Amino acid sequence: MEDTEWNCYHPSTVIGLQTSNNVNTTDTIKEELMDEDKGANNRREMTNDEDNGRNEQEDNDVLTDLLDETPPHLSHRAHTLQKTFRRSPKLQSTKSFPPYSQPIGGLGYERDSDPESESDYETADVTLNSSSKRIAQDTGFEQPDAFRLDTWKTPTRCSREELRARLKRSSEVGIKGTEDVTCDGGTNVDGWERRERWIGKRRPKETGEQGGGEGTHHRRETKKGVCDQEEGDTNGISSEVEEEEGLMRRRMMRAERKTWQEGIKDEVSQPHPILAKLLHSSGSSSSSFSLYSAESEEVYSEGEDTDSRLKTLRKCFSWKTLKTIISLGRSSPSSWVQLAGHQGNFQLSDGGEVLKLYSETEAMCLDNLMRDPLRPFVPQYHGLLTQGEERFIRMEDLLDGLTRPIIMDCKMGIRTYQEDELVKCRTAPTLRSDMYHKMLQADPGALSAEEHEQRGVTKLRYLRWRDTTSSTSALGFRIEGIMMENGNVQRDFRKMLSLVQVTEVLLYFTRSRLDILRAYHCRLQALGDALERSSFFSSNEVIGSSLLFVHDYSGKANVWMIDFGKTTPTPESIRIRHNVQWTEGNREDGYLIGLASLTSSLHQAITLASQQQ
Ligand SMILES: O=P(O)(O)O[C@H]1[C@H](O)[C@@H](OP(=O)(O)O)[C@H](OP(=O)(O)O)[C@@H](OP(=O)(O)O)[C@H]1O
Ligand SMILES: Nc1ncnc2c1ncn2[C@@H]1O[C@H](COP(=O)(O)OP(=O)(O)O)[C@@H](O)[C@H]1O
Repeated sequence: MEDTEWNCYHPSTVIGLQTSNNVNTTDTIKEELMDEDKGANNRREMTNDEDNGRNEQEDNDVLTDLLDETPPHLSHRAHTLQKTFRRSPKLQSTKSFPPYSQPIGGLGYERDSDPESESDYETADVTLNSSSKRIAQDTGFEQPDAFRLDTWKTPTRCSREELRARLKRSSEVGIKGTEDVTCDGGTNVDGWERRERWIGKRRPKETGEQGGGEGTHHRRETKKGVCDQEEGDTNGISSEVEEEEGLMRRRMMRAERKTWQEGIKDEVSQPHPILAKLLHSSGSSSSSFSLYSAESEEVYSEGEDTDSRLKTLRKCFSWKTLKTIISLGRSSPSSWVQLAGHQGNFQLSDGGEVLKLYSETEAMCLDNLMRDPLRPFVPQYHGLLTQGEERFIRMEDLLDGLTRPIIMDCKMGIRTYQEDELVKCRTAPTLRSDMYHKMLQADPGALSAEEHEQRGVTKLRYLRWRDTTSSTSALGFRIEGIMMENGNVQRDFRKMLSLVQVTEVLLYFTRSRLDILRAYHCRLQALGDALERSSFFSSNEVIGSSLLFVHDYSGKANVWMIDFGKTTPTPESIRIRHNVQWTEGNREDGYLIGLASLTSSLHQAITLASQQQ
């Protein structure tokens, strides 16, 4: 029927560099690329007089605002400034996790938006679809411009030739890759073929232009490490032209993402009104530009209240410091976003790979998955990287190729704790005050008198509480977070307990776009097929793993399996079915229960969206 007609997933189709007939070369994009061309070392310097003049003016404005105002809380402008001060997250081996209302991290949002930069965008060929309008009418909310599809702007792009020329120049000054690569032997598997990254219909403009020899899609640029050399061969991405195109595409996307960030920086962080109604939550749970962002913790000390943070800000930032920080912020090369998970676990390599703090369990899983039918559904694993004393898993950036990505993280399964946790709890229970405080903040009534007295709960108690008070136990998955195209992050989905509520969230997340919904639905069905064939799946207990839904305005969409930190092999004697209830010892995770719920919710969303159109 509708879904089967939607022929959206062609693993054999090769998608290439997407260029547009009406591409406009803008000064902004040129500047970005020129900046990149200056090389990593030069990035930290302002080399151009004109830039200096303009930046000084902007910096002056920011400083004046800061010094003149004495608000009881940080103003919107100060928020913007704070974003300007953001530095790339430092890697920490400790795992800390902010409460639901806080964002995790990302390496982007470096700059203030410039209202005039509007001229650097061309209006996207998307209009607010009628279903979104209908929802807005039904709920009685007027959609703010920031959430309207017809106000989306698409950044203009450099022509292919121009990028090629720039690339040539940049390669003359040298592009830093990951050089100190160590690679475990099992990483390289035969036939790492190019694969389809995006499902769903392309906008005709893009599809039309992919033709001919330009239809090759590349995942990443060539680097110098052993692993890269081998991967280059096995991937079949060996010709110079192909490498060059891959590099160009990556750089173009970075430039686009940066341009996008400029456009969204000044938007006020607030939840979408429809979602806010659904969640019964205030704007405070929307957090992309929150004072308490992961990045802000690097600037302010813990426990400082807003007032004193402002004072500290004034005291600490001399004019010189301010200028330096702004210039550092400007030159950060990437906009990778971490929606959920452990703060400080991720970095982005210069080559655009996602580096995740090493975990033997996860590395082993990814390695095995490269030889499994599930391989097209997980980020490509590129081996390990050792940097000083730290070790990372190198994997494909699943946001690569997306402009203004819209992301949803769904944690799969009917439980998020391993059976070991029960054993630990019985044999050596440890009280966690951080988890007690998270519970206290969310629902003080959920804590017993004893727990209040102890001011601590065991991890098992906390994780169980999370599972039973979210849709995890009932539906087999929960939404961990959503980031919309304006960078707005929503993480408080604890009240999304029923399929109907989840469907509402899906409609919001996709703005009721049928092409996106169908693409997701189709991908989930394909995933279901692959899971059936997967020996990895039948022999592993999959706990705490997520499905990462990613799409953008152009209609690119995909779903990926991520996070295998708590996925462990089961003994031969236990074969997990993944679709039955858990009892201690059977190791069942309920992954397929979650997949069925999600698929069904997407189906509902498609039906509703079709009716509304
Ligand atoms: O999401 P919230 O409610 O904050 O709780 C988190 C998640 O359950 C993490 O699981 P996951 O990794 O599946 O997201 C878990 O990490 P692990 O169980 O992986 O360690 C954290 O435990 P601690 O890392 O012990 O804090 C716990 O604090
Ligand atoms: N390969 C990837 N590409 C893009 N984003 C990723 C990738 N892996 C993880 N992320 C981002 O990081 C977040 C946390 O990832 P996850 O692996 O679940 O971390 P943790 O193990 O700390 O829970 C995800 O929600 C997603 O936003």
